[in-house]
Amino acid sequence: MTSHCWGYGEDDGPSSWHKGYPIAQGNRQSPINIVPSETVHDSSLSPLIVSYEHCTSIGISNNGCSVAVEYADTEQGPGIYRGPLSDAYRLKQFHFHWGHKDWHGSEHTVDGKTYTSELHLVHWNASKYQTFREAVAAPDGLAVLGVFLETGEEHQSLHKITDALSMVKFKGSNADLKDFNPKCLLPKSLNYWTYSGSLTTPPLHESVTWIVFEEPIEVSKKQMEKFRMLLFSEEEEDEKLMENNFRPPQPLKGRKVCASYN
Ligand SMILES: CCCCCCc1ccc(S(N)(=O)=O)cc1
Ligand SMILES: [Zn+2]
Repeated sequence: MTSHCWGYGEDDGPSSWHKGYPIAQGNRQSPINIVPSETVHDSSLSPLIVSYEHCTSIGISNNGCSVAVEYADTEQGPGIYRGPLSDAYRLKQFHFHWGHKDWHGSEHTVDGKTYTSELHLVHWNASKYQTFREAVAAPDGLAVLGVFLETGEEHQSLHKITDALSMVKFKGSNADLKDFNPKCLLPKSLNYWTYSGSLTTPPLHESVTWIVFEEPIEVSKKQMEKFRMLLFSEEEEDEKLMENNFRPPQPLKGRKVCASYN
């Protein structure tokens, strides 16, 4: 997610991305507004299996559009399978999108409701492709888990991430973050909605099987405030607060959204 000439501001934001990335107006763009009453319950959808035991997190970095925790691409790497997936997908990184106030910041919405933030756990199809870069442009290349964050009680495990944010304040900065198992960031219930979509930032490749959990996790206002002290800008540049780094919902274009539960 290196930001070349796109961003979230007035003139380089989501409404202008189509100029550099025409696929922005494609037929399977993300995020979308999820309307539960219009989802199809697909009884063939098995529960998603999440196995993050062997988690070698490499570090945490500010890439100028979000803050991401990267994972090593090792063979026995952590991953997900079953659910809507026909192959095993390996965890590459996770990152967040958030607003400048608690009432908005998520990318997907549910019946028009926005959440304070949205966590994306990005996986690539290691059964079919050799590398993440090869998978990122393939129609079945990626699977991203979406977790809504809403403000409430402090999250007991998120502090390992928020405590590290002060070390990655500037674009291009990174810090160590060892053995972080992101399973602790998933909600209790793994009920999910799933649909075919895209990356929500340029290059907007239509390569993502989205799996969005219905149940949000709770984080405190103080924990959210730590995300809002991050910067889009580099150390020597004028300070630009990293906030509102979310793309609004895109046209469904006739796609079906399946629910894993009744
Ligand atoms: C050619 C390299 C492309 C790297 C694309 C990295 C990326 C991963 C996930 C998401 S998101 N927000 O849909 O989860 C956006 C971008
Ligand atoms: Zn994302």
